[in-house]
Amino acid sequence: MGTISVNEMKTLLHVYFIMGSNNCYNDPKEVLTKAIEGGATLFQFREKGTNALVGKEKVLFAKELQHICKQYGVPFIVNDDVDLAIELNADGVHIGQDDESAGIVRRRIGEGKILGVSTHHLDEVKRAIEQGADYVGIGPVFATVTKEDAKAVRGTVLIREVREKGLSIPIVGIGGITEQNAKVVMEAGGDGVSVITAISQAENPLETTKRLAEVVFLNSKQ
Ligand SMILES: Cc1ncsc1CCOP(=O)(O)O
Ligand SMILES: C=C1C=NC(C)=NC1=N
Ligand SMILES: [Mg+2]
Repeated sequence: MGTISVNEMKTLLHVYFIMGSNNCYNDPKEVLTKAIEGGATLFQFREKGTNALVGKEKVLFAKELQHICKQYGVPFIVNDDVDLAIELNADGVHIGQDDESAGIVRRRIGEGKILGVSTHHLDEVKRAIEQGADYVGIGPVFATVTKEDAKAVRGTVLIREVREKGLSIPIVGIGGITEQNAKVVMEAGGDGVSVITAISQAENPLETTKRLAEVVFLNSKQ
């Protein structure tokens, strides 16, 4: 655990928008602004997959989105790229099982930054907690087309398992989440939902985020 409290982390996870340049048809800066105005509580810059930006273009794009987050006071998290997170003095990083170990990343970013880890099984959750994660992402909960190498869809089995073991680690569900199914994630014991397509490709990102936030708050356990 870093210095952020469990309760503060759980609040930030309520509506966790994740996006990269290849997730949007419209201007990503516009989409991010609307998502935040609609109630997004945390943002993750996730620039990967087909046609993802690299090098200087990626850094400049990240800085543009970080600037928007700063204007609204929404923490800015960088996916995978720990060097970029440190270069930008981002508010935290999110890493997967195939990235550097959480223990090493925690030492590199320091205690004051947010560290999130993707997990797919109980042992991965326990290891993430031991190595200093502030939250875990659990998914894919529902079918997703966004992550090209997504693991098997597991529904809310692991979320329930973690809570049945009495582990209070902040949990965000991910994978195919929409306003129609977000309730399921919260009822299983999730603290929030992370979403790419449902917001980044929404007709009206502000209204969609607002509706998603309503579902999350109505079903929040705290
Ligand atoms: C990054 C990631 N990890 C598991 S599923 C997924 C993609 C989620 O995207 P979407 O919300 O569009 O299904
Ligand atoms: C794979 C992921 C799982 N969970 C979260 C929150 N972000 C990710 N990029
Ligand atoms: Mg990764």
